[in-house]
Amino acid sequence: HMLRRPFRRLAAPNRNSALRAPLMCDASVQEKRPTVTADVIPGMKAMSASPAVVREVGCSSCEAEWVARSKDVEKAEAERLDGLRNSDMRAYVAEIWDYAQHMNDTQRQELALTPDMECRRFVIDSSTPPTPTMERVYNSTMERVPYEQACYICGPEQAMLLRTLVATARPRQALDIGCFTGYASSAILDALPRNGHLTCIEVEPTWTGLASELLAGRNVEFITNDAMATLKAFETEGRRFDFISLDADKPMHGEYYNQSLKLLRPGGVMIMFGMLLFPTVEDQQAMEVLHDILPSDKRILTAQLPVGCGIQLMVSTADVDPKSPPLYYASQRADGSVANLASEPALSGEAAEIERKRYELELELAAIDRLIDADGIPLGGAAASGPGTEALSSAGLVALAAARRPPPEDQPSAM
Ligand SMILES: C[S@@+](CC[C@H](N)C(=O)[O-])C[C@H]1O[C@@H](n2cnc3c(N)ncnc32)[C@H](O)[C@@H]1O
Repeated sequence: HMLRRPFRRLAAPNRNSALRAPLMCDASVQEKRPTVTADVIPGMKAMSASPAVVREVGCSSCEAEWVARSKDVEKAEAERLDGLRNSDMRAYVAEIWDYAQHMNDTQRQELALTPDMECRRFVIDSSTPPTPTMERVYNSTMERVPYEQACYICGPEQAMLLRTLVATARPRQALDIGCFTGYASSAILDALPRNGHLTCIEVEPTWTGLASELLAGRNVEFITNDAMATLKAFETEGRRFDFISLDADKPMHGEYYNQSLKLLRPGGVMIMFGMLLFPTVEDQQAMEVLHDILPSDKRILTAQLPVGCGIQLMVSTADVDPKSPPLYYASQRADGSVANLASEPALSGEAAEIERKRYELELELAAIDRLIDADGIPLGGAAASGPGTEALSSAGLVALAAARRPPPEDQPSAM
């Protein structure tokens, strides 16, 4: 039934590395990118082409409206192919032959992933059921956002996976880039440790408006701004995250990935959505560059999970690969002012070594924090302040170590 899906055909992309877009943010490269938009289903515009709309509570379901419409499209295509087979078998075979010849890697993957509803239901039913919050965010999006945009929500099976990964990583500070109406965010929140905090970035105020309505009262902050500008500001402010979920405008994912890696603690987890299914040609080209680059990027360990639109699971190797040591930057200048890390040169020599140690200490503090949280001891985290938290600062740890050292008179006297 794949043939009934009238999505745009693409020539197989040239995998010559000279054609790869560089990963660093470069405005001139951005301009040269093609701005083709594929009609995945005729009449369905790319998300950015439709105005963001949230309907009133209780309006007739946008999802039901769309399902009826897409069924009409499927039916028309099935009838066209049946008609062609009956009237001109040669043309019918030629069309199928031509289709198979022009399938590229992505379409082959899509063929492999074409949703088998029974299997998908089984996968969802084999996962811990969604909480009422997750259900509310998903259903409200489907009911109140026109389906052309609502369908950009991540699949329930992806949300279950995300929630389980968060429960494994136990992050103190989590970041959701491109949060849309907050469905993936609700999955992260449901697995976050009690003292954990989630920051969400989304460029479209209509979506952050709905997300903050649906997740009111939870430990989450919504930032309505462009992702790149926000990630750069975080770097300058010295903000760090233990878990990052990336699901925004795919042509920028390479740049977001690079920038997010600077914010990820050593050993931190990053996941990227949209690795295998692409609504536009632009998205496909950008993600295929990442297919080539991520497996050999020494800054991460990674594996791809063919769940939903495809998830890349990455763990920062910043503290485990001596052959490609991470670069360290001063977060403060000698005069005490806050350094602009984006334009600062990397540290070298003793200064880099001190910064590396500080970074490692931060990692250990985050681990201690998670352990304390898992044991249910009501102490704040490395990111928190107030009574009881001083032992979790690096100065506090030094003080603790000093306090535990036996007093001088108990030490054996030097001979
Ligand atoms: C595929 S949707 C994310 C779906 C979301 N993860 C969920 O589970 O519901 C991508 C989102 O990225 C947002 N986006 C696009 N360009 C952006 C940018 N430059 N900065 C921040 N967000 C952006 C879009 O508005 C959209 O809401």
